[in-house]
Amino acid sequence: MSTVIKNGTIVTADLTYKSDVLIEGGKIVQIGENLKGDKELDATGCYVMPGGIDPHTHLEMPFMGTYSSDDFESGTRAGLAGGTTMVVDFALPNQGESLLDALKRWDNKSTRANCDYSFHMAVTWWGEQVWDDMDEVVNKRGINTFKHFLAYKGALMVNDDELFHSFTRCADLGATPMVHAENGDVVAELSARLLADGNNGPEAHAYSRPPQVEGEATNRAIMIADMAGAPLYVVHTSCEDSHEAIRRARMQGKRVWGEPLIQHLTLDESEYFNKDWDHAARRVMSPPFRNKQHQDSLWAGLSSGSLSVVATDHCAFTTEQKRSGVGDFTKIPNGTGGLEDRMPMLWTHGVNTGRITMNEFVAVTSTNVAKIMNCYPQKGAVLVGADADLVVWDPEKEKTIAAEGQQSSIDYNVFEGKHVKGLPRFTLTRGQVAVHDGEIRCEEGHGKFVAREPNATVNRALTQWKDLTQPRPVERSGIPATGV
Ligand SMILES: NC(=O)NCCC(=O)O
Ligand SMILES: [Zn+2]
Ligand SMILES: [Zn+2]
Repeated sequence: MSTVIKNGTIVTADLTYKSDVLIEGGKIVQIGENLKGDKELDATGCYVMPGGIDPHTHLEMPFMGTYSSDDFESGTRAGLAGGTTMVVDFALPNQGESLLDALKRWDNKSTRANCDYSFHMAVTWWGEQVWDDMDEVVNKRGINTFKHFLAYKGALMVNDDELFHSFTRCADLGATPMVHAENGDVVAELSARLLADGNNGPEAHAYSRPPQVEGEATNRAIMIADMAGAPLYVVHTSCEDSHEAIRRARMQGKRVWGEPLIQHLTLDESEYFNKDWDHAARRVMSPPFRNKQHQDSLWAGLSSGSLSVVATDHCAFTTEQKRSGVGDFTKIPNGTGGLEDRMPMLWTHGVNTGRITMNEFVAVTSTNVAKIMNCYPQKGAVLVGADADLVVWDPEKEKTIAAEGQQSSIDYNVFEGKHVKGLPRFTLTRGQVAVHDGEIRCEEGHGKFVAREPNATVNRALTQWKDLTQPRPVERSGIPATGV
């Protein structure tokens, strides 16, 4: 049974052209004029683009004494509703737990996924077992990215010697380290001082994590990665201080990528000053929302290419869960949702305003992610042979975002009331129509794990350069005898 998408304009990261797309067996089999298929999807007036890839989600994540509310079923359903056809989630080992045991838990949760997915592995502690497991994770389990938290002291945080060991191991294995870059020691100190001064509301969460803690940690991670000979992916880049470090590193030829979130691009710190405790607490995430200058810096980074992808860090907690932090902001579960809204919000605030082009939209929501994560062109492409993960995007379709009727399981939406123009007419996951003109037709369990090989081109280039420039003993003749 074949499907043809007719009368649309294909938009990729570098091309825009009119053509039909024929799909069979979950793959794109032909691109051309006047194609025929068993089933037709009319894309008149629409753009046919690679489905979104969200490189940063936390579905059913155990965190701060609870679990994030969206699991792989509701989370991927939300993604598909908004044009996202693949998510990359983080497997998180407990302290002392083997990476492979953590992976088992994530394998079990992900069987309910409605779209394809992959995993990053987190390094939350260091020891010989982690060093050993990393090899199997990379070479047998199809995971080539390792996440490190420089924040969450006493829980997920790792220190600098652990970071250097793990980055070095990543370099040797051809994997890419990732960092949550905030200085966890300083955050812990500032939090304690704020609480002691009676600052216990959600706004104090933002006060405890100023841009400097992010700028410092980003710089530190970049330098450590450089010394280890590894590339670096910086998650949720929220401010100029961190962006500046990334921009500078890239200008120096370092292989560093920055990932702003749709939340940081479109929501600002004034949300925390809302008189309604619930409103402010629902927006508590790390790093916190910033001011307009930081937002402008992130937008400039997307159009200039110093920032590479837009993610969500989807980690959704209900109002009830957020309320566990009443009287102590450090107990408010950190995280916000965004999977359903990333693509429409970025299109509306990016493409419709002229801040980014349609092709840049495709690059930052899909193609760049697939390239960095090394699953391109299976994903992130409209090419013959690629998976038919596609979104037929209607630039005239509009809605006002509301929690009522959303796919996410939580009881609010941080983008509530925002008007968006640009939404999926159809979303296809490996050729199967999951969204049909606003109607959700997902199939639980349809999603498959996407294995990602190590040694992407960037890793290979870095290894070659490191070999060429490594410290070598100087060959000498006539070395003076000692003790004379
Ligand atoms: N970002 C956030 O506040 N929660 C999810 C965990 C993380 O990415 O730090
Ligand atoms: Zn994080
Ligand atoms: Zn995260």
